[in-house]
Amino acid sequence: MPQPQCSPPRNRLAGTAEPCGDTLLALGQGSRLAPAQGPAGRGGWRGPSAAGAAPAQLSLSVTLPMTVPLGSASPPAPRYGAEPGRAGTPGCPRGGFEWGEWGAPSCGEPGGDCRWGVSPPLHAQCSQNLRSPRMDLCHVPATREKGWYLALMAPNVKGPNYAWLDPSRLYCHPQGLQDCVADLLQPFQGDPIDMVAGIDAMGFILGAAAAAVLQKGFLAIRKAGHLCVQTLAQPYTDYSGREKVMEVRTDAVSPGLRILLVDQWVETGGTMRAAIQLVERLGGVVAGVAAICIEDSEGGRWIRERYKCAHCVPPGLQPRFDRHQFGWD
Ligand SMILES: O=P(O)(O)OC[C@H]1O[C@H](OP(=O)(O)OP(=O)(O)O)[C@H](O)[C@@H]1O
Ligand SMILES: Nc1ncnc2[nH]cnc12
Repeated sequence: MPQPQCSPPRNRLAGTAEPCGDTLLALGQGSRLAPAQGPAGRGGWRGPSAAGAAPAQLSLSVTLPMTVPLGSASPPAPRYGAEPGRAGTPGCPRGGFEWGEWGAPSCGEPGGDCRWGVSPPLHAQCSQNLRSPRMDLCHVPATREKGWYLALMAPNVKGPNYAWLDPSRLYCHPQGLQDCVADLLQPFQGDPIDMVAGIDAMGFILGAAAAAVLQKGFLAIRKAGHLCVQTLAQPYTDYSGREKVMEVRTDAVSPGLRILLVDQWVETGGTMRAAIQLVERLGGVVAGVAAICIEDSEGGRWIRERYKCAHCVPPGLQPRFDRHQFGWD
């Protein structure tokens, strides 16, 4: 039987500095771009300025993969539980990580000849690659160090009413998604976890995937107004500066139940903190907090200091994410 082909192998804009806009398909009444001035609390956006000023109308959008890679890469053995640690990339002069595809920090340590701690020629290559922070959705690097798939994420091209980055493109990559979930679970190997909870909306993807790996149930922590059953509500403020409310059903968490909380990203920490409060108000125990990135914000530190945490960001790259830099300078 013929294998599905993975072609064309590259995003047509790969190698350019041009933001190509991941959300290419919009269904509904059209999506006008957001006002250039976001509400208080924003300010992380570093993309091109948004055109248009009308509020967005209701619409659906998808991240449009450039190719359909299913079956195109032979999947290596799952890493969860299989690797005691991560070796540095062979040949890396400092024995650390080399992320050639993206130009992320080569050795994962500060200092050196450039801010990435790599040699000038490598730095030039890094800078070039950072301008096109996309890997195609078929490519699987030979060495899959922690966070290699972060290069698949896509920067905001729509303006300050959106998060500064959209990690969800990495979920389109079969190996990227699998390795991301494995990295999120790695610190919790051997820990007692009774249930995984994911935060609305993108936290559902990673949370449900993690629950499937752990063979545990999945609890949806939802933005208010959707659950038609008895709920507990928790107000919070997130990176947008807006006041919001999170809800959880009251019939799933029994006292002492150990819950791993999963979300896509922690920026100010407001969202995750609300989820923590919900779990604890129900008598549950937060067994851990997992997100692709936990930014070094006041709220992020609050979480890190109190709960066991997992994330996918190598140390050398964390400061860049804290500054909301993703291939723009
Ligand atoms: O740390 P904070 O400042 O609270 O921000 C983090 C939250 O913001 C994002 O979700 P968002 O509400 O944008 O929506 P989505 O998950 O539906 O994309 C992200 O996935 C977290 O849930
Ligand atoms: N999806 C996301 N990516 C990056 N930063 C965020 N802050 C809040 N949500 C985010």
